[in-house]
Amino acid sequence: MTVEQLTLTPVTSIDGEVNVPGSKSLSNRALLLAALAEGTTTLTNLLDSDDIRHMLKALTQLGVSYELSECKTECTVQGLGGAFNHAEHLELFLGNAGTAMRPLCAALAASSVNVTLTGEPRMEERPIGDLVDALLEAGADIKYLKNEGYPPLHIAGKTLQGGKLSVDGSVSSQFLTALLMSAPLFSEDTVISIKGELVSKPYIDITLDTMAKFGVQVENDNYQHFTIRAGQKYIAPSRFLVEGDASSASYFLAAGAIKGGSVKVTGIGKQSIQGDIRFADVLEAMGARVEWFDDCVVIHGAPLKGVDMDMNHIPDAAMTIAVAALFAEGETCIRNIYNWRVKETDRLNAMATELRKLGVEVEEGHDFIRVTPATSLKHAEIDTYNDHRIAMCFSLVSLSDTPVTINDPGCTAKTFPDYFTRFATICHR
Ligand SMILES: O=C(O)C1=C[C@@H](OP(=O)(O)O)[C@@H](O)[C@H](O)C1
Ligand SMILES: C=C(OP(=O)(O)O)C(=O)O
Repeated sequence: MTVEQLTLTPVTSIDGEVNVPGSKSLSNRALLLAALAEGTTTLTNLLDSDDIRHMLKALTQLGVSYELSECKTECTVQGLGGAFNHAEHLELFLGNAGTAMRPLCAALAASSVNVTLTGEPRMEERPIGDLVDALLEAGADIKYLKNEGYPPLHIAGKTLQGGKLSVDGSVSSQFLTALLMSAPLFSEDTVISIKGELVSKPYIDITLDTMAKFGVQVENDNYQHFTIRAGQKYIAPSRFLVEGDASSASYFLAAGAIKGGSVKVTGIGKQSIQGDIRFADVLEAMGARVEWFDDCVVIHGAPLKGVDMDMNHIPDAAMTIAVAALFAEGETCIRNIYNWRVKETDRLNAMATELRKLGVEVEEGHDFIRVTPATSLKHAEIDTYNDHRIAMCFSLVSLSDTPVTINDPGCTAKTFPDYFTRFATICHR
């Protein structure tokens, strides 16, 4: 049964411990590299969500064998030992999963396949042109089936040489991630140079770290030029533990900062490779107290004050700050977030629209959002635009004296299917 609306009544206190599910970014990267690797990889703490299901289904169609545990969080993948190889035409539906669409596009362009990549209607509005341009420069055969620069795409895969390539990094880091992960399939040394300012940079660290765990080294010259020497192959690491998702942790950390008590979030820790772990530093700058451990982060609530910060490095978790700002003294400005506009929805516009429904003053700039908290909030029905993060971050409104109604709460299935159940475990009413 689909629940159309969920009303969260006001929470009086927040306390407890939550474990976050596996990272989306790591799950889909590790699945793809395990498929291309020589040997068998067992992935543990894999995320079980729509984005990962799309990757798994595509790998099945491409002839990759794997065994998924009953709870779907452990997966043993038999690597192909190189590129995909599948003669018949395939249509791969990738939902709205950027971490499946972009990396698969590049890996398939360098494989022996004949595929069409499709997705949900929103995927047809999410740009991929900068990645396709870089692949065309490498000699790939890719055609747009509807609008130039956007999926759906047809790919007639073939051996690509590599050599000197360039990619625009100013719209999405996933284009560079996709090129980096497919470069070991190219026949020559590859040097990828970045045009424009590289956005969402910490996601490149996740990519390089995951590639290194699968035995491939990349020379990183100040995030401007990346060299991948030919002859390197992905080698299965036998076991790959997926860290808990740092973006998913942001909602619980923010709840603790706003209303704690204290909240302990397990599954992430001070060594985490995910850039969104730095979200906790923003909460600290707002006044919360954060304790870092190897296997968890503990946050203690305190009176919060607004901040004015560039949050390009934490684009997903920054949405949580836009709602946490309602509980701070003074205004909060989140800057350099233009690419919010090309994600699950136009997030800059959607966040401004939904925050205003609460009676809050919001300025929506071309690449920033400024939130001025109100003395009291209005009960509103929050539209979620099929965007999991809008549903999750607006749950924090229930930490005020006002209830909040979330439309289509099931959209959290993209990365966190049981979000509302886990959120309820730290809420006391
Ligand atoms: O590489 C990744 O795993 C991701 C990169 C980011 O996208 P952009 O690089 O498009 O900002 C982020 O928003 C997305 O949720 C996951
Ligand atoms: C932008 C996101 O997803 P995607 O991986 O589809 O880009 C997100 O999860 O916030």
